[in-house]
This record gives sequence, structure tokens and C-alpha cells, in this order.
Amino acid sequence: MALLEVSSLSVSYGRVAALADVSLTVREGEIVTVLGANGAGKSTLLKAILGAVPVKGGGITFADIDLTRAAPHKRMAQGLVLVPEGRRILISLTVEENLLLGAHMRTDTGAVRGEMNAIYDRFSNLAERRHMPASCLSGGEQQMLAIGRAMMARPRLMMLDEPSLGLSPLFVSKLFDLIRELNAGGLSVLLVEQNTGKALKVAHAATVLELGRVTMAGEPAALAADPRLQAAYLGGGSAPAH
Ligand SMILES: Nc1ncnc2c1ncn2[C@@H]1O[C@H](COP(=O)(O)OP(=O)(O)OP(=O)(O)O)[C@@H](O)[C@H]1O
Repeated sequence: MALLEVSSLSVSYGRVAALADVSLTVREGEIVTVLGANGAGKSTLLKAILGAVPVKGGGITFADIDLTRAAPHKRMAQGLVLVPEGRRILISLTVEENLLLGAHMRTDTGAVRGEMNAIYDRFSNLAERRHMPASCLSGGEQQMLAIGRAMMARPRLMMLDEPSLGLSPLFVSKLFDLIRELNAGGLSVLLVEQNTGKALKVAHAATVLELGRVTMAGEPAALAADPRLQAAYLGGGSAPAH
């Protein structure tokens, strides 16, 4: 079943057309990746789905509800969450305060505490430093905190904007393991990545954006084997095993 349906979406910043006629589907339980060079419109797509930028044309349906004109908080209440590029952790707040920010829309305080404990069980580094400012975390740990904060909203679909950017190879591996694990637990994922090889390995479907338009879309293994994609994003290397 389609969880997120983006159809013929167009977004402009003044005269700059950032997205033109973009369509994409995320089915329940899927990881879908959006690939593309800098400025292709990937972040704009995620922001438009979240309602942070106005759409000029097209539609966004989530869980069969038309959210095209809905306010961001209405979309979040439906289970949409964004882990933004650059993580946007509040470094002067404690780890725990950052996590609680993710639950600010929830009124079920008992369940919120349970969720937080589950996050601490998953991330012992965060648990150990729960009362310390987030500034004491490494970049990789801050990314885990950003994902933990998003989990606090109990999302149905998590959108991740270039989560591996600037992380050490060890944390990149941990990050992709985590995405797999969360997905295995039932979370649907829309993943924007520059790490094309890793993103294609983890995803069930992929879409390539170029200058705001979809130029390729389909099964990740097929895309990975496509010479155009190899030349542009995989350094001409061989297709990753799926
Ligand atoms: N606030 C803005 N005002 C004007 N133009 C913008 C704004 N944000 C993005 N753009 C332009 O819209 C286009 C798409 O940008 P976007 O950030 O969505 O691309 P991206 O694929 O996410 O790139 P990156 O990987 O660099 O984040 C680019 O031409 C960019 O310059």
C-alpha cells in the first residue's frame, strides 16, 4: 500500500524552479532513496513533503490523506518526520532535552518516557550522557541523537536528508545498519543521500533527480547497473551487490 504519494510536484523559489513535475511513491515498509547532485532539488523535495516550502503544483498524499496544503504540524501529527541536513541539534541543551523536543507534539507522557528509554537502550552513548550538553557528542553521535529525536515523534515515515554527510566510515556503516534496523521494525524511510552506493544497497526503490526533474527511477539494482548512473554517481564502479 502506498504510504506517501507525491504526484507531479512543482516548487519554485521566486523565479528559480527547484522541482518540476516530480512524482514518487513510498510504500508502507519501504526504504526509498532520492539521489542527485548538489542543487538537484533533494532537500526541497523533503521540505515540500513536510510543508516547510509552499508547492506551486501537484499533490502530496500521506496515508490516503491529501496533505498538499496542510500545515507542517498537521503532517507531523500524521506521522511524518524530517531529520534535516546538518542534524540541527541544539548543542547547548542536554541530550535528553534534545530528545524531548522530538516529542513536543505528544500528550501521552508515560509513553514518551518509554520511548526515551527504548532510545537509550539502543544508543548507550546517548544514555551515558543524557544530562550533558549535546555539544559533548561527536558528529556521529549527534546524528544518532537527531534520529533518536525524530523517533520520539513516533513516525510512520522518516525522511533523512544526507545523514551520512561528514561522518567517519565507521559511523556511516553504523548509520546504514540503523536505518535497516528501524525499517525492519516497520518504519518507512525516505532517504536523501550523496553516498549513492550505500543508499542503493539499503533501498527498495530509488529516484534520481537532476535540476529538479526525475531522470531515473526504479529498482536499485537496475539503477546501480545503469551506465548513466554509474558514470555520474558511482565513479564508474561496478554495481553494488543487493
Ligand atoms: N531558499 C532558497 N531560495 C532560493 N533558491 C533556493 C533556496 N533553496 C534552494 N534553492 C535552489 O533550489 C535548487 C534546489 O536546491 P536544493 O537545496 O533542494 O538541492 P539539493 O539537491 O538538496 O542540494 P544539496 O545537496 O546541495 O542540498 C537549487 O538551485 C538551489 O540553489
